[in-house]
Amino acid sequence: MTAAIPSIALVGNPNAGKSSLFNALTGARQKIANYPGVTVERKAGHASFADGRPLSLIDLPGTYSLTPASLDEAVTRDVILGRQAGETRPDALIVVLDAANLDNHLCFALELLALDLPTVVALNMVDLAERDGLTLDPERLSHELGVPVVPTVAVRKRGLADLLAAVDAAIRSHQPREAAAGPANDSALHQRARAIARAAIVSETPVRRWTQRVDNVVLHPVFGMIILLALMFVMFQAVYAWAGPPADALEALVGAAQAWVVDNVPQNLLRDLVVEGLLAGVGAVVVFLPQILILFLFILLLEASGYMTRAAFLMDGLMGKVGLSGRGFIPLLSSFACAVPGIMATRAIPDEKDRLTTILIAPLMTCSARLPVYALIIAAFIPDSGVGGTGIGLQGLVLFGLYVAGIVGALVVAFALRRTVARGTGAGFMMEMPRYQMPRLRDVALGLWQRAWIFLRRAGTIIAFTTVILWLLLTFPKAPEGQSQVDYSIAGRIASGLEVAVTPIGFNHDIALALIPAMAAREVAVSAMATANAIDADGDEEAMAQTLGERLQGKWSLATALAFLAWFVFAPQCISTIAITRRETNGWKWPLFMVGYLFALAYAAAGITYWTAVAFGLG
Ligand SMILES: Nc1nc2c(ncn2[C@@H]2O[C@H](COP(=O)(O)OP(=O)(O)OP(=O)(O)O)[C@@H](O)[C@H]2O)c(=O)[nH]1
Ligand SMILES: [Mg+2]
Repeated sequence: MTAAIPSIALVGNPNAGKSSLFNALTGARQKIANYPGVTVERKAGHASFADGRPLSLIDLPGTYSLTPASLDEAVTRDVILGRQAGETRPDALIVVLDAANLDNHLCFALELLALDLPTVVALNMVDLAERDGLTLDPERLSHELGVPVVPTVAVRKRGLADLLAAVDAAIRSHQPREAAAGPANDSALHQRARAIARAAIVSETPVRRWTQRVDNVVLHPVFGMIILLALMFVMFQAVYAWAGPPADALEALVGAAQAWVVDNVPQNLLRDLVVEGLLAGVGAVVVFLPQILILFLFILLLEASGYMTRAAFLMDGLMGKVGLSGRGFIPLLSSFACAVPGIMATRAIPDEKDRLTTILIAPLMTCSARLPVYALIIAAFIPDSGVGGTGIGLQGLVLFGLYVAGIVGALVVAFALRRTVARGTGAGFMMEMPRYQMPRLRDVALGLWQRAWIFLRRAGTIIAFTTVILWLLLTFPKAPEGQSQVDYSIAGRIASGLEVAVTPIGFNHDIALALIPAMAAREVAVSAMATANAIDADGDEEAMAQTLGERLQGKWSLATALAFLAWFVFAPQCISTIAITRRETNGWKWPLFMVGYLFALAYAAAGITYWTAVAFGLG
């Protein structure tokens, strides 16, 4: 023994439960600092053996092997080997293994055992293994590894006394071996690990074996990613492939209602308000209900089947690379419905800067309010055809691209923020993988119903309200005979002012008019254009018979349409998001920063898209 107080290091793969064990063993007796010269957390604490003798514990970052791939891992290795400045070589190791992941975790454990320090294995998370139908034999494992194995449940403080007793005994009885006999190479190591893991299994239910096999593919860094992308891809294809008939039916319904009012109510201001503002404007948004429901049907099914947590696990690595923590996944995922609850959910992120970064990028996740805008423009400007005769719908592909653009944008921004205003690094976190199961029809139906209700309530409140205000601003003052009512109106004149600023990125008067009211809610961009078009078409039979998409098609270039889509990927067109950011960050600084950077990105993205498209002759 090198010190009066033995020092013991907790080592193992990421998420094995080292920190949980460390916390359970040391309680409040811990100190967190950085290793000298590096920004890797050094967590040290005190505990005592059963007879009261003290020991000191070090919690190390998770590592996959002794060949370091990152700074965290380099520090872990240096500490274990006694090369880390300011740290003496530990007197013993507690190798923490996730019982449910034995074959993976045993690889590193075998490497550690070859170091020939006094070692005890904590077979952690046995509760989860049992829940999933896996029973292990610690004795057998101990026999195979040649060191004591103690089953533990760190979060329930189970097995801690046995663990410390085993450590004590291991330090006392340790006899250095002649030569460490570790497996010769990587593949031999894996094989040996797998063989030991198999030997240690007492029983495994078929469900667990099956789950394990599926997970081996679904959680694979390459195949898993391909599957995730493929699922997303299919989802967006379906949005277009399936929404057609119901969307057409809804559109016809809105059209019929308009015609009925026009035929049966004498012309007056109120009738115009109803026809142009409510039916044309709000109706133009409501027709996208089928698309929204198809999207959420997929999300609900993926969630209920147990796949979503796997997707989170896959993304966790990527998020860590840009400095986000895995805890940000759920807030960001819910931001696909709406950034407001997403931003509120960031409260679960303990690190302030980490949380701030997650808040600042949440609006880049494509919320469902963008869908009507995307869907309108895509339906009008992207041909409804297969890509190169493959049967892959081009429209769905573009929609997929817009979602991906938001995600990639968010990752890039997070990367930049974590190196500047919100400096810090990411940290993985561990999620318990739920069982795979058949989604229950009732739950999915209920989820869809809730989504539909949220959407329709928005249409009936904020969207209707904003559209009515806009209708007023578009209707007054009355234009003299022969002049365009839209151009002459208050809203039209404000739009003309704004148009100057957005012409360089290819935007026209229609878009300029929609941008300001769309701050209330993104869908208003659609209702605003529909209302303006209805007012514009007033009396013109042919124009009135056209859908909004057809009208836009006749007026906009493809370059403008694409620029408008690019704008909506980034633009913070949502007052609620800005307000919630103010509330959650206690001040105006960060919401203003967010609005500033997002508008700047939106402007740049729209401009680049427009001029690139023009260069390709699409202007
Ligand atoms: N059910 C159960 N959960 C556990 C157990 N031990 C740890 N956990 C959970 O597993 C997750 C990861 O635990 P940590 O202690 O952070 O793992 P770690 O090994 O320190 O991870 P890194 O520091 O990232 O390498 C946490 O959410 C814990 O609550 C256990 O025995 N049973
Ligand atoms: Mg830890």
